[in-house]
Amino acid sequence: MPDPTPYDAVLLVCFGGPEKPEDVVPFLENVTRGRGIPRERLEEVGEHYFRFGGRSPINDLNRELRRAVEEDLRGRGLDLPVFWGNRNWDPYLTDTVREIREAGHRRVACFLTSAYSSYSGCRQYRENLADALAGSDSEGVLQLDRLRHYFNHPGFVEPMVDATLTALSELPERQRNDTVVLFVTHSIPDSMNDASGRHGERLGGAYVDQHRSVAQLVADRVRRETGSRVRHELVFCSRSGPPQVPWLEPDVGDRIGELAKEGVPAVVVVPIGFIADHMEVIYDLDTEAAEAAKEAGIGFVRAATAGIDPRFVAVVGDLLLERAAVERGEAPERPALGSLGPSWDVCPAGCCANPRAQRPACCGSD
Ligand SMILES: CC1=C(CCC(=O)O)c2cc3nc(cc4[nH]c(cc5[nH]c(cc1n2)c(C)c5CCC(=O)O)c(CCC(=O)O)c4C)C(CCC(=O)O)=C3C
Ligand SMILES: [Fe+2]
Repeated sequence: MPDPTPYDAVLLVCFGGPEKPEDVVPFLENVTRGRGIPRERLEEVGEHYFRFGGRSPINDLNRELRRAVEEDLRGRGLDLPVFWGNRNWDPYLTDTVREIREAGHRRVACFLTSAYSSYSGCRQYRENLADALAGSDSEGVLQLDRLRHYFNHPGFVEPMVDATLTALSELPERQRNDTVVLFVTHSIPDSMNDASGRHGERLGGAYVDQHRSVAQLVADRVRRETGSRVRHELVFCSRSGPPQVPWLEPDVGDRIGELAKEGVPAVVVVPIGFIADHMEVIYDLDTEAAEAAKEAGIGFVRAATAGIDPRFVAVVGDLLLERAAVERGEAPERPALGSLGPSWDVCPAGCCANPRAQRPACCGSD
């Protein structure tokens, strides 16, 4: 029987989303408080949610993930409860952390539903955890440990390899060799990338480096398994913020237009930046980018996200057991594909620094 000691609970740490039309504006206010996002952008993003009845898919996806992780743990003889809390919508992390403390748990393994290093996907969640401890009177009683980044964990990469192969197989055979695989992630400000994570001895740039590594891994495997010579690129979606601030480019829709002009017959769009079919995926890719492809007269297939693929679900339990062993002073195997190696358990000082203000954060050495 695997040993989860010292952990007695798991917490899924998520972004959250609206569930009905009345939620949309207050949700957007939560997300963008103090962020300097232009009014027009907010109205535009509000429309994306209203188009889907005011309901984001994200909370239902996280409910499914929670159920699947619990089942996976049970299957291994681990009877730890799996809790779920959000940054921006009900159930809020502060309420969940209070519930965890009141249930008598003391040491919690936290799984962030963001696979990469950035302020949005890492340190901001660590700040949310510090706020939740303080806001629920749990400081000094409960210890929250963040499980390491899993962008290069085989359980995250393998489902993306299969999804890319499946997407390619949906295109007419004569187009496959000349198809371009566009790996897509959320755009962030250049300054946020410059401050993200750690790469070797150097702080910063990890967001793009990690995505490039995943894109290369998946593309190499796809070329090997199909014997085709498909090209691949990393592109971005969901740019926000004022136009004068530089964000990561190129935009997926712009790139699709350019590739069509070059005579590329089709693109496969692989959302490596998202673990499930979030609003960015169903709106920015399935709606907007698909439309761009149609207008440009180029084939378009969007590959599936990891979702509740059993290999991805198992990553939570695998990382929990790995970290538990580390905390007991053992040296477990730490699976990681590609050249970046397994990510750190505890974020180094300055990792994913907040460009605006320094705030208390859990799970780091600062
Ligand atoms: C890196 C990254 C991830 C991936 C990592 C992670 O998962 O955390 C992510 C995820 C998500 N982003 C989401 C939604 C939004 N993000 C926004 C705004 C922003 N995102 C940013 C970055 C990221 N975002 C940034 C730098 C901003 C600018 C404001 C700021 O500096 O914070 C806005 C405001 C409007 C707009 O400007 O678009 C919304 C509504 C949803 C929910 C989707 C659903 O409902 O299914 C999810 C999972
Ligand atoms: Fe970090």
